[in-house]
Amino acid sequence: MSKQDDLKRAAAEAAFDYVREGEYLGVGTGSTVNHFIDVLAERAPEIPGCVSSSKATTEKLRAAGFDVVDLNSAGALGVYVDGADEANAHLELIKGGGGALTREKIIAGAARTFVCMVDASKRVDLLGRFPLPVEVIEMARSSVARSLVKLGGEPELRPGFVSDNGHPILDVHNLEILNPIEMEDAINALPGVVTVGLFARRPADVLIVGDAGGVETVKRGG
Ligand SMILES: O=C[C@H](O)[C@H](O)[C@H](O)COP(=O)(O)O
Repeated sequence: MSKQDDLKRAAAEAAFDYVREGEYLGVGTGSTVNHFIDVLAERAPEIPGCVSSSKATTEKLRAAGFDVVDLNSAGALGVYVDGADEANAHLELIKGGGGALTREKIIAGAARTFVCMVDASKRVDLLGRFPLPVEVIEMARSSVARSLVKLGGEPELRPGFVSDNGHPILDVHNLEILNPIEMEDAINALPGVVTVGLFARRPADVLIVGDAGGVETVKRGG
């Protein structure tokens, strides 16, 4: 395992403390989540099942022996555990590097507690160094891209990629995100945008950071 993988694994182990037995668990997508699923498989909590944010996660959860149910049948969701591409001090996030942003935002919005795991390299003062993913309806790809240029970004179509929902993604480079809530609202308002990977209206509640010196847990407003 690489050093970064060790930090992700450490964050994933700490995130396990938030799993509540007897409750459905929301599970995100990505390499950090894959470590978290390994931890789940090892510790085998008594949960009725999981709500998954992607086909890849569903496959891995099922292979580990967990039931995966639709969000509609899970009822009110307690905890959602996921990774992120960037996190600021307000626990606002950029997500979607793996293309799962839409289902991730839906599940995060439905959950009581959103636990986000990152390694220390992902903590930033200002969001936006990581290209901001925007999932769009195919026919709106060019018009949305022109609007994103007007907002100051440089959108680039993610080559050869289609989301689990069947849509392309624009990765927006060099966007100055001084006010994440305003930026999220502005991009969401563009016709044809399915989801923007800014999680400012629904930030994390808990950020678990794997660092060389150990694991730090930051709580929103705490
Ligand atoms: O679409 C993917 C998700 O938003 C991931 O949570 C994000 O890209 C972080 O992934 P990783 O844990 O692989 O760095």
